Amino acid sequence: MTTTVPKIFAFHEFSGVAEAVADYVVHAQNVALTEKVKERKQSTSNGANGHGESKELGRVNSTKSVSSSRDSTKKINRRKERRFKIALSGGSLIQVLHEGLLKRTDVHWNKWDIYFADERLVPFESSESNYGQAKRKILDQIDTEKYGSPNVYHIDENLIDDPQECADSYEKVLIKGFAGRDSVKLPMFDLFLLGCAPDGHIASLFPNFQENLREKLAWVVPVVNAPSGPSTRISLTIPVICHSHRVTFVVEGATKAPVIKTIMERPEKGLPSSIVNEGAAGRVSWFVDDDALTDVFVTKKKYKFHDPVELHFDNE
Ligand SMILES: O=C(O)[C@H](O)[C@@H](O)[C@H](O)[C@H](O)COP(=O)(O)O
Repeated sequence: MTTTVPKIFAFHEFSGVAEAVADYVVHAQNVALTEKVKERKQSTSNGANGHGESKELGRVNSTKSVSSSRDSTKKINRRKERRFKIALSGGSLIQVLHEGLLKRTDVHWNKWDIYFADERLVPFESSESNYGQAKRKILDQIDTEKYGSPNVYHIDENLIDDPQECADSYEKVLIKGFAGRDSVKLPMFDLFLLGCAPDGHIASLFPNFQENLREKLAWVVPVVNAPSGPSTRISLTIPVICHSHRVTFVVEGATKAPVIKTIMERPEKGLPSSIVNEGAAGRVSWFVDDDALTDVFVTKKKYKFHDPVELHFDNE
């Protein structure tokens, strides 16, 4: 068992969760998009390690210091465009993002590569489709004239009758997006957003689906006979999730309190959510409302909103 305790941000109200999650997502975006600038600054100043929470960010990219850092930003951007790579789960998370993100003016949507943590194998027009829901509730509502459009990587809808084919095809999409399997053993998302169901499943990794939970090589697995919702699905695997720079759980409502208690107090039960909570230790945060923490004995933290940051890019 790990001794690293995850950060658990607790909120009285659901709306508090949505706003804080949006702020955290934007912060992760800003860190990802300025990483090269940071590295350069750090290499000249003999600074600290690369990714993660960074005080450097505010210093390098605050409105005040933009002009001084712009030259180095330009050189770096010409070399390789940075993208913010995020994985989204389905379920209530989509509504949380809808409420929190769409009203923000500092989301650089045109720099986002959006993937899905899992997908239910139903037509996109179905209310059960994770991509379909994300499209209707978020993607279609972005003011693209102002902010541009993200790249969105979803499953091939033509393959929903063949879970294995669909998983293989989505894995190829990931391989392409993350520079090829030979050069990267695992894709590395800047941010992996997860919900958690009352049974402890995350993405479409269900308790007792041992083969999927033990998968070490595949990035994407087929799921058949899922115990809830659409029975055929595909899911990104535990090693992929745990390899992310940040793994964030967003959970709300009293129906989730028992599972949160199990995850936090009985990790040995080996729920998929516990495996990730342990496996990504040090990079995990939870955004949870008070209802979902009823009778759960954990140290709660107050979420501190980040100062606004203004990013400038060559091509804007
Ligand atoms: O496609 C899926 O089934 C989701 O990705 C799934 O893992 C979801 O995140 C949880 O079931 C929690 O969903 P709720 O937040 O709606 O309870």
